Amino acid sequence: MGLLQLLKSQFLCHLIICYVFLVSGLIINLLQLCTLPVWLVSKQLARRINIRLAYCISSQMVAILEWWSGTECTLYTDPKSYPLYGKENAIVVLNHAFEIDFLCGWTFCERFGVLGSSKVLAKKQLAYVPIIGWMWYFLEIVFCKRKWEEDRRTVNESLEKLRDYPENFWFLLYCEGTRFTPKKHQVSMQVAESKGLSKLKYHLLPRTKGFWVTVQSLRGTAAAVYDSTLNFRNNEMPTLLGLLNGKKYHADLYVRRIPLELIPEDEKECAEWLHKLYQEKDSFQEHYAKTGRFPGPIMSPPRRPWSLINWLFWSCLLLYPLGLLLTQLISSGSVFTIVASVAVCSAAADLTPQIFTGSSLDDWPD
Ligand SMILES: CC/C=C\C/C=C\C/C=C\C/C=C\C/C=C\C/C=C\CCC(=O)SCCNC(=O)CCNC(=O)[C@H](O)C(C)(C)COP(=O)(O)OP(=O)(O)OC[C@H]1O[C@@H](n2cnc3c(N)ncnc32)[C@H](O)[C@@H]1OP(=O)(O)O
Ligand SMILES: CCCCCCCC/C=C\CCCCCCCC(=O)OC[C@@H](O)COP(=O)(O)O
Repeated sequence: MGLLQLLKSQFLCHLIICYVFLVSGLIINLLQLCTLPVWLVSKQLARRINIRLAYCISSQMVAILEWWSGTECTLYTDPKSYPLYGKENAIVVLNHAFEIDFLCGWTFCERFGVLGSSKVLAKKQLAYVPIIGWMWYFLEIVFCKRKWEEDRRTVNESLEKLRDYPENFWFLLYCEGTRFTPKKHQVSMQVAESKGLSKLKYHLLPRTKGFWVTVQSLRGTAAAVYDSTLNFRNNEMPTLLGLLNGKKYHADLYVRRIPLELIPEDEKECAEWLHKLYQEKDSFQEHYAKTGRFPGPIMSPPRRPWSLINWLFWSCLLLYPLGLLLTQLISSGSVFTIVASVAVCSAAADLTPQIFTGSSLDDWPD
């Protein structure tokens, strides 16, 4: 193990990274709160400010993936569609099997210049997660309770509000509704069987209602659906903790641009269309399992310096006062203060793995 790799695996480094993320995140949440009066004067200006503030938070996580871990992201796509990415609103349909799939999504958003404005249909519980959840409130993220009777109206209303959004955005939809596990897959395939639907090997049965309401609500606003299929080289199952330890992964993303006009308006036909799409996605994963690559040419966008610059800016800003505090702490000579500080750090040490495994996020009660 090289010296740099050894440094990246040190707990002290992780603590410093978390400190910068948490403190900058809370400062940005506070700044977002201060934009509330601006909404009353100019909604579009408030939205543009919030897009930039959100970028300051999400790009820190992207920087961990791109610059700290050096993870590579390869895009397989049609060269004719490539120039449109980032230049239009789109609905992104992505498989949900990896702990860091959202972060790979964010990384592509960053490379195509839509990170600050990107959106997702997220479970309601995530709205209460400090920093990310609070940031999402100001980004007009769409939340669902996974109770169709309620979601039907609220999801539609939230999406309608995005019609006059001032910047291009990608709206991410995990149609599987939950992250893939062998157990969930088994149950899902029983449902498929009972409904007379073809079985899937690499995906859960897609939930069709959210997709239908999204497509209908964003007609005239979004130009296309980006059917996106993600996998990692060497059968790796990457984790946030792995990234933090500086482990380098290699993500492959296959994207097909499907104009929105090609998607049926009728609910039943739209559901059938989505089931067929997932059959195709399954065949792409089969191709990947056999050949180690997706079909089609590679058109990888390079990483940009902005996520690193933003991260260095917040680190410099926040590590200076921390350094001053530590100097004062040590020079105070108070045993009680030093012991209390060590106790706080130990508590943080216990919590960090839980945050990074993401298990605490998935296990929130419904
Ligand atoms: C160029 C580069 C391109 C791309 C780059 C990639 C991406 C970048 C883009 C953007 C990034 C932006 C942000 C990312 C950041 C973070 C994201 C993080 C987290 C979010 C993750 C989540 O929160 S996922 C969970 C929430 N989302 C969803 O659930 C969406 C899918 N769900 C739906 O659509 C649902 O329909 C619903 C939520 C709208 C309503 O749910 P409900 O359960 O009430 O209704 P359903 O119709 O779905 O369910 C009832 C029917 O389902 C049948 N059933 C029962 N059991 C199962 C089962 N196990 N599997 C399948 N189906 C089942 C049941 O029989 C009912 O059937 P009926 O026939 O009676 O309808
Ligand atoms: C600069 C780096 C510092 C990093 C510190 C960041 C710690 C991480 C904090 C917040 C990340 C929040 C990202 C939210 C995305 C979580 C994905 C998720 O939770 O998907 C839920 C989905 O599966 C469905 O779940 P279940 O069906 O309920 O199971």
